[in-house]
Amino acid sequence: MATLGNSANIFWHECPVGQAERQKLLNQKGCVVWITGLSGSGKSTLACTLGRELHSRGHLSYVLDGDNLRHGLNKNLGFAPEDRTENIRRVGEVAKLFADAGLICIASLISPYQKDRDSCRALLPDANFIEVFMNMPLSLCEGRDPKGLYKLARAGKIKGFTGIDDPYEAPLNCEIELRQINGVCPAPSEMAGKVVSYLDSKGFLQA
Ligand SMILES: Nc1ncnc2c1ncn2[C@@H]1O[C@H](COP(=O)(O)OS(=O)(=O)O)[C@@H](OP(=O)(O)O)[C@H]1O
Ligand SMILES: Nc1ncnc2c1ncn2[C@@H]1O[C@H](COP(=O)(O)OP(=O)(O)O)[C@@H](O)[C@H]1O
Repeated sequence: MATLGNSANIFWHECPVGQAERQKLLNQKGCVVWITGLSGSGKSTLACTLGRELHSRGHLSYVLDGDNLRHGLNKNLGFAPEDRTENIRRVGEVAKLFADAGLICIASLISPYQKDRDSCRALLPDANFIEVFMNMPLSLCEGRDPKGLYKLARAGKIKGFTGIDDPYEAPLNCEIELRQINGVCPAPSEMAGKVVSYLDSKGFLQA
C-alpha cells in the first residue's frame, strides 16, 4: 500500500515489455530534447525542423509544443507563475512517458523558470534530458513578433508577458546553446543539424 501525492492505496504495475525492448524495435534510445527560449526565438520552428530531419533519417520523434498543448491537455492553464509551473510539470511528465516509449520527444515551450526545467530534468536519467537554449536577443524576438503579442504586451494589453513584464531565466546547465553568429540567426536546418549531431554523438540514434 502506498500514498503518493493526493492518492492513497495505489500500486505500480510493471509491464512485460520494457523500454529496452521498445528501443531495440525502433533502433534508437528514448530521450527528451527540451527547447526553451523567449516567444519568437524559434522554438517551434526548430522543433518541427528537427522532427522532419529525424524522420527522414528513419527515427521516431514527437513534438510537444507549448502553444499546441494549451489547446488540449493544458487548456485550463493561464500564464500566472503557478500555471506555468503546472504547464511545465505536465509536459515534463508526458515527455518522460514518450522517452520511456522509446521516442525522441521534442518539447518546445518557453519554460521560463529554471526550477521547473530542473524538475523535468530530474524525472529522467540526467543524460537523457537534452536542454536546448534558444539564446536569441529580445530585440530579435520582438522584431519578429509573428503573432503581434509583443506589441500587445508593450501596449499593456497583455500582462505578465515573458521578457516584457515576466521573467525569463536563462539556463545555467544546458547541453546545447543556439545563438546568432555575427548578428545573424543560423537557418533552422543548421540548428537542427547541431541537435542531430549531438544526439548521434551521445548514441541516441542507435539502440
Ligand atoms: N503572457 C504570456 N507570456 C508568454 N507567452 C504567452 C503569453 N500569453 C500568451 N502567450 C503565448 O503562449 C505561448 C507560450 O506558451 P508556453 O506553454 O510555451 O509558455 S510557458 O512555458 O508556460 O511559459 C507563446 O508561444 P510561443 O511564441 O510559441 O513561445 C505565446 O504565443
Ligand atoms: N532560424 C530562423 N531564422 C529566421 N527566422 C526564423 C528562424 N526560426 C524561426 N524564425 C521565424 O521566427 C518567427 C518565430 O518562430 P517560432 O518558431 O514560432 O518561435 P517560438 O516558437 O519560439 O515562438 C517565425 O516567423 C519563424 O518563421
